[in-house]
Amino acid sequence: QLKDRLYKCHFIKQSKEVCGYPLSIFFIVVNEFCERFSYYGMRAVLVLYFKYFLRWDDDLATSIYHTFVALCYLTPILGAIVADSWLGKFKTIIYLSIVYAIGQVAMAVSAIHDITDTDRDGTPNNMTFHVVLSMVGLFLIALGTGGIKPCVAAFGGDQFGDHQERQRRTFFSVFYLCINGGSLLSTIITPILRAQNCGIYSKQKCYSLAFGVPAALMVVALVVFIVGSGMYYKAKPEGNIMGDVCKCIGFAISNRYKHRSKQYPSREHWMDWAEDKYDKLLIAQIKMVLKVLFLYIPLPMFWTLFDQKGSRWTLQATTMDGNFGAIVIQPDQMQTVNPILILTLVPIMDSVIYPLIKKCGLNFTPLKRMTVGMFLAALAFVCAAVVQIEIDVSRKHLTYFNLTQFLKIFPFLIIIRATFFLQSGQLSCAFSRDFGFGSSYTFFIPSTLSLGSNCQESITGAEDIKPNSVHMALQVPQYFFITAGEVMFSVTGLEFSYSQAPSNMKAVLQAGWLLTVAIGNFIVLIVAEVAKLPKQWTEYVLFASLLLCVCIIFSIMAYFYTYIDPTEIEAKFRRNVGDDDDDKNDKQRKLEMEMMKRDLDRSDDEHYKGKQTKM
Ligand SMILES: CC(C)C[C@H](NC(=O)CN)C(=O)O
Repeated sequence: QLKDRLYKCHFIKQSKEVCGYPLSIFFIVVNEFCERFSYYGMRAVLVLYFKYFLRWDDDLATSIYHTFVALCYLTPILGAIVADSWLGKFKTIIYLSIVYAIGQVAMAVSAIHDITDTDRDGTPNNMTFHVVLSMVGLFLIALGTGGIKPCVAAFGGDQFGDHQERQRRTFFSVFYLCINGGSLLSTIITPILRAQNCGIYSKQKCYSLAFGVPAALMVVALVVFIVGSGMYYKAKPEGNIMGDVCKCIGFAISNRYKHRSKQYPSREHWMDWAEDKYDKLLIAQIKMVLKVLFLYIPLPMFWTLFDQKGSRWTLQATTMDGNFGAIVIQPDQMQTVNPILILTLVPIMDSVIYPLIKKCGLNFTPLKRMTVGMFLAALAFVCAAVVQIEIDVSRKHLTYFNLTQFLKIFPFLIIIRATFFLQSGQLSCAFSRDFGFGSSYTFFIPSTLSLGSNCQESITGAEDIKPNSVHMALQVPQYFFITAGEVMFSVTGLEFSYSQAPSNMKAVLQAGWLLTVAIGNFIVLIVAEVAKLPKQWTEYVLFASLLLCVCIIFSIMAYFYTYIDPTEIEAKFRRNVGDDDDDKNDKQRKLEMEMMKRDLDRSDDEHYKGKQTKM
């Protein structure tokens, strides 16, 4: 460890810097931007791909969507284990990025309807092919995106020396902004691509392009990361820390069980039963981690609500009017409101709101912020329920109108003007109609119609589905509350997990934090399946109430939590161990340090000489 630290100091001293930041982190930040573009771009159109391309119903689409998201946040544990105990972060990122890119390509191919459209009617004839290929694609993406998730941020952090703490903090903020910058751009672009018509034999909505561009961005992310290769500090794998933790906990439990009889004196903490075999420092570190993990128990409920932006809320938007005057917003584009608000709210919170609260003399601790974040998310779902009620009322009466009569009643809903051509041999006639957003019509063409004459008046239409009359702008309050909740909950939670974790278990706690996202997505599936509520708004109210209950439980748990300084605790343990065999170890350590410094100086000279000969 000492040798590694010396090597790192030496490496960082030698590496190129721009404005006090190692040049290598620019490649990492750009890589994250492209990777998040790829992930969120694909995710933005996913639920609509299930519904309109694979022809699944809303419930199945929602279930598979959340299973996928859950899988994306389960795999970080796998990535952390592989990186820490076997390949190291650099190689893990490279290999899993390749898997990820293959998955994105599979998704793009699965969305080409022409592949199986043998009768060329615009719909695939072998749906099984498309379903299987897209499921394989999603599995590879989940493995890739989740696997690299705990590695990329930590790998970025590794590039800074101990003296660059301020720069490291700025790096993490920029990193979070890059996540949301990538997500913002892709959530605008991929729905536009999806709305295009494309195809070889027949034109259909272009899901293949909407998945193809994220696939290309993932390849760009990989290339950018590889280009920076020579500049990175690559820490060696530290051994399977997760394995050590599990073994130590297992031993403590079995040892406690073996000594369950009253004749053995009890110990202060059940983990102390591991002292017979394991290092006191490791036990202290595990205790710190367990304390935080216990606090994590109620957290998945936040993600249960948060991640429904991409499923239920997008489906809700499909029943709303997206006409914003100058532009028409696609339902899946409404998700961009989240990253837009993140990019504005994070700086506002950090530089105005939090300092103001501090000035008022209030101690707005991380756990208090997280509690408020949960409350805001519950409020967002109350807003979603109110909007849903509005939509339900507006869509209650499915009536059949004469088109002209309908247009007289709802002239303000007209947004799309389409022209149809009827042709028979050389004769043709055209008629135009205006349509409301989300509406559906049947036209009656009289058998007596003579082509060549004006058919505008002769053709009548019946409205099958009324145009969406509730405006998508009404979703903005729910997006505002959920994003404000995210800033308070997620940004604070990330920081909290890092600050309360022992030095060698930062990655473990990051994986634990991401696990709460995975569990949250599984809860959506369970609640939606078990509750099976007939009205969507009641489901929103149910989720809001559940989060409110969890929020109360969390605030009680948080009240009893005492903040710790892991570095101080670790130093205390190291000092205690040091006191026992001080002299012998001190001499040994000094000797080792001297030898290593000499080694490094020598290798440095050789490296320098090598450069001179090459020149
Ligand atoms: C904390 C999320 C699970 C992770 C983060 N998402 C956002 O910032 C969305 N606004 C991400 O890494 O994607």
